[in-house]
Amino acid sequence: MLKVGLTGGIGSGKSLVAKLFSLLEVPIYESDQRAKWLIEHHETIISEIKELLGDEAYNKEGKYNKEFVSKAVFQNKDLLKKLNQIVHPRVGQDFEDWLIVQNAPFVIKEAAIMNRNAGLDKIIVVDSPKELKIKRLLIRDTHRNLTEIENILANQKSPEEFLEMADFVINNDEKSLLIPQVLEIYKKLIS
Ligand SMILES: CC(C)(COP(=O)(O)OP(=O)(O)OC[C@H]1O[C@@H](n2cnc3c(N)ncnc32)[C@H](O)[C@@H]1O)[C@@H](O)C(=O)NCCC(=O)NCCS
Ligand SMILES: Nc1ncnc2c1ncn2[C@@H]1O[C@H](COP(=O)(O)OP(=O)(O)OP(=O)(O)O)[C@@H](O)[C@H]1O
Repeated sequence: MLKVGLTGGIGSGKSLVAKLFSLLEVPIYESDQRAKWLIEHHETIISEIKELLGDEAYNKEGKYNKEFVSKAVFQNKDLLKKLNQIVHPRVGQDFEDWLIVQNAPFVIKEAAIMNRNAGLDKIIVVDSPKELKIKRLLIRDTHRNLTEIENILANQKSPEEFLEMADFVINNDEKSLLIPQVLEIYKKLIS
């Protein structure tokens, strides 16, 4: 079974593209969602995050305080790196466990953080102009202001770095249609 990565910066349209692949019955592993689930349920992760960021990282009911953590780590590369070191190995293991029960010609791992050497067979990059990403995020993420969005973008790979690792690029500039691009990649991956 081929393991295919789907990546791109915040607001590039990864989740939308993942939905299109899921309509073709491709199993999708959503790293962000799984990471958040693990962050709220994995005892070791919980204690390591509290040690790194303080008890404020969770509220009294044990829910992850995303706003607090987001503000802390997207302004501090060192903290972000340490948070990644706590979360990513466990997400990697969770992905391997998930893979065991999948049955399809290929699966997709959707994630904003991806490397060429992460054990994936192919990588799809969703590419969008910066102004469009920002416009979409100001509409979707009403809890974030422009500075917060720019901080997140600054802590992710640059568009050039994303494109460098691509086997396939999906252009989501709202001029090129997405469905034909997804179908073309799908046909190549199943053949
Ligand atoms: C930082 C957190 C609290 C922000 O949560 P929030 O709900 O406000 O935003 P959201 O999850 O939608 O993330 C915003 C954008 O940043 C991206 N992002 C998330 N974590 C990271 C990271 N470690 N490095 C770079 N980009 C990231 C997301 O993919 C998205 O594009 C949360 O994303 C988190 O705990 N991240 C650490 C876990 C992680 O690395 N997840 C990514 C996949 S493994
Ligand atoms: N081609 C498009 N036309 C119209 N709206 C779009 C298009 N692409 C994405 N959007 C919208 O832009 C927003 C961001 O897209 P999406 O959530 O898929 O991005 P993402 O890359 O998964 O972001 P994140 O990294 O934050 O999870 C969503 O509200 C989505 O519906």
